[in-house]
Amino acid sequence: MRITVIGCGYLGAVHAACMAELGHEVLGIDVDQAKIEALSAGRAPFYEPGLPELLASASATGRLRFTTDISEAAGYDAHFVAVGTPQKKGENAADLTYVDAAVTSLAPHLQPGAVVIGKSTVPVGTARRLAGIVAAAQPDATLAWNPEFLREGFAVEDTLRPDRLVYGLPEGGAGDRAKSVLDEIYAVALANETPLVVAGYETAELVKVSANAFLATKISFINAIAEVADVTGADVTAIADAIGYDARIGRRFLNAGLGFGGGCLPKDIRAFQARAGELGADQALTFLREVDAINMRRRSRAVDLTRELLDGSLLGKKVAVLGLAFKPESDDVRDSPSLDVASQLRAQGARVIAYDPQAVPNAKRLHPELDFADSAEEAASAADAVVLLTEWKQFRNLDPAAFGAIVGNKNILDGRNCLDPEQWRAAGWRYRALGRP
Ligand SMILES: NC(=O)c1ccc[n+]([C@@H]2O[C@H](COP(=O)([O-])OP(=O)(O)OC[C@H]3O[C@@H](n4cnc5c(N)ncnc54)[C@H](O)[C@@H]3O)[C@@H](O)[C@H]2O)c1
Ligand SMILES: O=c1ccn([C@@H]2O[C@H](COP(=O)(O)OP(=O)(O)O[C@H]3O[C@H](CO)[C@@H](O)[C@H](O)[C@H]3O)[C@@H](O)[C@H]2O)c(=O)[nH]1
Repeated sequence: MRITVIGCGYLGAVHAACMAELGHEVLGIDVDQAKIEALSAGRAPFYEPGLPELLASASATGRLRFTTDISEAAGYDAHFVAVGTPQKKGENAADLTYVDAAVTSLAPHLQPGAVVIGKSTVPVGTARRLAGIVAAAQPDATLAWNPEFLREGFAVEDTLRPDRLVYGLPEGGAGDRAKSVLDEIYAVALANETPLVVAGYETAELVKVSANAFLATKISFINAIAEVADVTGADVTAIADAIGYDARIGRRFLNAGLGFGGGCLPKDIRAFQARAGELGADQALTFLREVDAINMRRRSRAVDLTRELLDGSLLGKKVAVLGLAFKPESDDVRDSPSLDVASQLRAQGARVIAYDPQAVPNAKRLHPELDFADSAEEAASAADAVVLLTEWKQFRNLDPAAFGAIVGNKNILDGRNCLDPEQWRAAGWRYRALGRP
């Protein structure tokens, strides 16, 4: 199949490389010249495990090419739309400018029989509206909605071996034709018995935002329990383990700590609420406001705990921040709880020295006022407190005795409940965590 992928960011670049890996002929298109130059040279424009290897193997086969020129999309059979849908400035709603621009610029180049496949996360109702733009430009083209569930850090694995596929299709023969194109694209996953849900546009759009709303709710649920654990001396990690043994609940996404961030969960739960409101279902999702509020309270709690560790004042204290990315195995700092806490600590008078294995360049662009180190040891040198905010493996594996010899004072905040409190206390550290004594 000849495929274009429009938008080569965290989602699109991985999707394009994986489609080429599956044997398709792929053209990646983006308006960002620097990104296209990097990808054309076989360089991943961001950190994602496995992506550099896929780009190298795709360039060897010649099946993957990149361009900034949308007119090169002419003659391709299927076009994935993977551009950003960020939160609008000062509002909860999603900004659809990029999706609209991508589909509008693609429309004149559609050949008869082409299928436009939406991957971006959009408010329900968007697909039906975009289908109108596609039909007006090329009556024999079809629009399908095929939401994506990849996780950053596992994006290649999730794309090559998805846990389910969802097709949102129009009614009638056009839907049948789009389904056979999608089936051909995903032939390998389907042969491996990946569950497939075929539905209408609105259902497919809602599957995506419902999944993210559920995940966000699960995290905020355990973080709410952590707040109660904090005032009772209970241990939220033991609570999560115990309730997680119940197969109806499950242990995954019950890691209490600094809460969720990134380019997806925060903006998606806000956009979902905004869209429900526009549709007259205002009451349905008011609980998501609480999910968001619980999540944001984790950040101020982390700042307060750091101040407590420093005997009530952050002023002039040297604080080593370990972790800036919104999660490990990613360089993404969009709505990163860790970067937010680092910046709040500085705003409240601490001398912050931050380190992250991958995210320093992105963090520096957003917060040039912070000081950055080249290693955890450099950040922690003579520090009054260490705050661990993103649970990279190298931080989880720190040796409390060796690390204790570097710092000024052995104070540590475990913002992700990822260290062994007993081991750190035994090495002489004052250990604090969110939701754990
Ligand atoms: N990042 C993820 O893990 C993930 C997973 C599933 C779904 N999504 C959804 O996928 C979409 C993209 O997310 P992302 O994280 O990849 O965003 P991103 O910002 O990393 O990438 C978006 C890309 O689209 C490009 N772009 C913007 N307008 C364009 C246009 N008119 N033509 C061509 N390219 C254009 C941008 O230059 C950028 O490179 C969002 O809707 C997001 O919610 C993301
Ligand atoms: O138990 C947990 C699990 C996650 N997190 C945090 O939640 C955020 C999101 O994590 P994760 O969902 O793993 O990362 P994303 O790459 O943002 O992936 C989510 O968002 C994507 C974009 O929509 C979807 O495709 C994925 O299915 C969905 O998991 C991160 O800040 C994590 O630190 C927790 O605090 N506790």
